[in-house]
Amino acid sequence: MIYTVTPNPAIDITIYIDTLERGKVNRSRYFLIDAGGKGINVSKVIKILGGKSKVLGFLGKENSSWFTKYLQDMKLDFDFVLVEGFTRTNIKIVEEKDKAYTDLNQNGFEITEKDKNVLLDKLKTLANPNDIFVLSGSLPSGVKADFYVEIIRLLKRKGAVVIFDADGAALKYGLEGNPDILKPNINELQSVLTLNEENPLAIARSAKSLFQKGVKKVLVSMGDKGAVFVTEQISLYSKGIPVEVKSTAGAGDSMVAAISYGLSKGMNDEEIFKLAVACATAKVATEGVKPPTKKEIERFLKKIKLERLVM
Ligand SMILES: Nc1ncnc2c1ncn2[C@@H]1O[C@H](COP(=O)(O)OP(=O)(O)OP(=O)(O)O)[C@@H](O)[C@H]1O
Ligand SMILES: O=P(O)(O)OC[C@@]1(O)O[C@H](CO)[C@@H](O)[C@@H]1O
Repeated sequence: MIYTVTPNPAIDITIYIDTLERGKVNRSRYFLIDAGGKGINVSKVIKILGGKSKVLGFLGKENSSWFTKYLQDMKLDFDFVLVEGFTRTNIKIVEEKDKAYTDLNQNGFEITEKDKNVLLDKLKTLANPNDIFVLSGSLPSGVKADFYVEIIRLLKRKGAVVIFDADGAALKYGLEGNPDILKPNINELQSVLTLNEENPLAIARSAKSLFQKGVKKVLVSMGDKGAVFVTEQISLYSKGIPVEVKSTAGAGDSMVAAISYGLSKGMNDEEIFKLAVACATAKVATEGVKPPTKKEIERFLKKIKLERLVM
């Protein structure tokens, strides 16, 4: 079973505008609204791929009904810990003329010690050997930066496979829990490692140094420059696929969806990586924080050529 854990979900409002002018009244051309947060986006794409997952995490009581209806309409299975307050609203600004993509993300609700323990108990009850757990996104207020370490250790004791995608202090601390698979973007990788060059071979070498921490696979995404995937067996690079960008939000999450779905289906590293790049490219070509269609993913899958990196 695949579980996605989103401690800090978000209502994502994507605003389409020609050019944003600071300090002025700006009027959008149109906007889209989606239930988001990294793990939730992962579950959306797993569903499109034909897989099954369960959405876990915290959710604010005050605006939970809109959020859960969105997930029900998508036929996603969920089991949130409801907490006091509102789930945050994150603003994604797409400047169509300037091709600039800006995120304004809020902190989110405040978690109590009790909320935290309810989630930990739930994870303890659900986790079984070989289950796949995706831990993704920022941490809300009220939990310490090492919360992910606690979760990763608990899940690994249960024999589950942990895929981890976070940034800042949550990423630095989380690494201490020895997650199995990481999906940093290039900036996140640079925040935990010394990496002066940005060519695929240097990135692969640097990512491989994380194997000393017990990590077994690392997928480093580099926006339109593509991605590098290193595992104990192989190092691969894919160029970015030219695409008309509608929204970059959730591109990395689509890669995590492909990794977890691919693992659950016993795909090999090359198949997983190709699917990851196809899902991410198809997401970028999709508006708002909506999952791409299966047809789009299959269309891009045909265009991907992997390069083996000789270490
Ligand atoms: N402008 C783009 N053109 C083509 N492909 C893109 C573009 N932006 C992203 N991608 C694809 O999406 C993948 C993930 O993008 P990125 O590196 O921005 O992830 P991220 O920072 O984790 O994203 P997010 O946190 O918004 O989910 C890239 O490796 C690439 O395959
Ligand atoms: O603030 P975080 O938790 O780091 O990121 C949250 C977020 O930007 O991630 C998703 C895109 O990856 C969006 O659905 C959501 O708004």
